[in-house]
Amino acid sequence: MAEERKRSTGYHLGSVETVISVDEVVEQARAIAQAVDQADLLALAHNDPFVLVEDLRAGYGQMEILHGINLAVARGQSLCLIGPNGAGKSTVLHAIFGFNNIYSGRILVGAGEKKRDITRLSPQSKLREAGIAYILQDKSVFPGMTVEENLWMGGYLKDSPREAKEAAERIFEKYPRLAARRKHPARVLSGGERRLLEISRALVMDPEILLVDEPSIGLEPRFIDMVFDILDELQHKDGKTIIMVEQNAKKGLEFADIGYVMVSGELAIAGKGSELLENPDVGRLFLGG
Ligand SMILES: Nc1ncnc2c1ncn2[C@@H]1O[C@H](COP(=O)(O)OP(=O)(O)OP(=O)(O)O)[C@@H](O)[C@H]1O
Repeated sequence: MAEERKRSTGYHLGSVETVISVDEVVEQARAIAQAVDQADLLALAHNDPFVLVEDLRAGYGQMEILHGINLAVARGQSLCLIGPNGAGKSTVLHAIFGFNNIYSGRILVGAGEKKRDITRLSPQSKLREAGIAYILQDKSVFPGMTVEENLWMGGYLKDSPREAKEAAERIFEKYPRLAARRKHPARVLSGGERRLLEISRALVMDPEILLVDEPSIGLEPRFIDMVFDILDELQHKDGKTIIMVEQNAKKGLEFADIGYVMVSGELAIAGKGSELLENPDVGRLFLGG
């Protein structure tokens, strides 16, 4: 009986099955939003945003999925979106990168006078001109191509193949683990190595902003830690700004400076990742206890 209810109304929240209904999630998330102190909502992000999304309404075709999203992240910060399946988390990344329809609102990127409205740019221009890269969910490598060929593909927007190859060499210096596999077809890589290749392929264009969709999906636990270590280094050593969607809510909030909880196409709660992790209501609803 309980099983049946779980299937009919339940959500898969991160790695946790719950038996609460959609309406309950929305109602409780709103209540938490009022309780969480948002005054310091990311003072840094809001005082000096590097990526600023303002009142964004977006979706697929005529179907509006995001109903007025606001978010901000400072240069070199990380932000993680969590929430139930279907909340619209990946749609936020798609909208920032230009994969879907934006009906209203703005996306601004850059600091100070270099701030620029990129709302209507194509994904290619976002990658080339605005320094934004989108790292796909699982299974995006070309399995029949070698590791180095996959990296060269990441440089398809470079001015010449030579530049793409030079950039690939810099990646091999950074990640000797990939270099050791350069002539191997990507299909023989382990799950963790494949994820590293997916991230590296995005790095070939040397983006400043990484949109990372579900970095832990489909990975064994030991590889999940490895991938978060790689992202940690990209943020804290290389200064990348990271906006991430993560189904493993605990892992995502542990990693990110800023956490946003999304429900039904709206942002329900925002706060520092560490604060959200400690909030008992967020824990009960989204972290399984
Ligand atoms: N390409 C698409 N075309 C039409 N509808 C889509 C498309 N991609 C997603 N949707 C719809 O948009 C809504 C939000 O999906 P989205 O993938 O953004 O949610 P999510 O919060 O990332 O969920 P999940 O954790 O399951 O990935 C869903 O109802 C989904 O069916």
